[in-house]
Amino acid sequence: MTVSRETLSELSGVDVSRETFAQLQIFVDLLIAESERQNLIAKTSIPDIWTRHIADSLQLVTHAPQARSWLDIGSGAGLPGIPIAILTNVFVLLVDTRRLRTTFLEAVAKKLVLDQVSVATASIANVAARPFDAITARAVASLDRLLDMTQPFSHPGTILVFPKGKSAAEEVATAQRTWQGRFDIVPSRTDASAGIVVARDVRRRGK
Ligand SMILES: C[S@@+](CC[C@H](N)C(=O)[O-])C[C@H]1O[C@@H](n2cnc3c(N)ncnc32)[C@H](O)[C@@H]1O
Repeated sequence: MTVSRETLSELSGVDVSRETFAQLQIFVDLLIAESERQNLIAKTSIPDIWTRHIADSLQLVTHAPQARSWLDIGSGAGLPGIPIAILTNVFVLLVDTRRLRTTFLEAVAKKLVLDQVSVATASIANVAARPFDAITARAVASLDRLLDMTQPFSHPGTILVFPKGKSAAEEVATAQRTWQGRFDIVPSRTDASAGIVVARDVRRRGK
């Protein structure tokens, strides 16, 4: 179901301009069309695509509003990386191991003229290290594993923003056995029962 620009702004907590909304609409159309060809998002989530996928992605920007670069690990359908790129206009690197998915992401970036988006077909373990201001990953791995993956891409000010659903508190507790730093769990604006882990200054314990 389509939502208005005003509703999307309210749902996501960000100011969605007319131009951003138009770009997001094109992305939604491409995503729905591509979902006929490959398993990008759960078919059952399509009627709620604006809440479950678009607002869910946009809200992450409120946790790192100053970031000049984002890394999206396991971007899959471009979530949350493509909505973040459309909204912020800053450099976004989308990484996924699956060629079929990255081919779609490249086509989306081209169609929307997102010149500041790069796409890498690789496991994150094989991507050359470079620092990012913000790193995200949705539905990719446990928090503990994500923290390991993000180390080569972190600088002292990097903000990690991971939507974690209902398991957020448990995953933070497990990760804190190995990792130290500041871990906040912020309620998701699109799902009252879900938490977003926002982490800063993360280092392996003992380092
Ligand atoms: C469940 S999908 C989630 C996709 C998207 N983030 C979303 O929320 O719709 C997980 C994606 O992560 C990718 N992936 C898993 N491990 C990865 C790794 N080590 N490096 C890069 N991509 C990975 C998979 O290929 C898959 O596309």
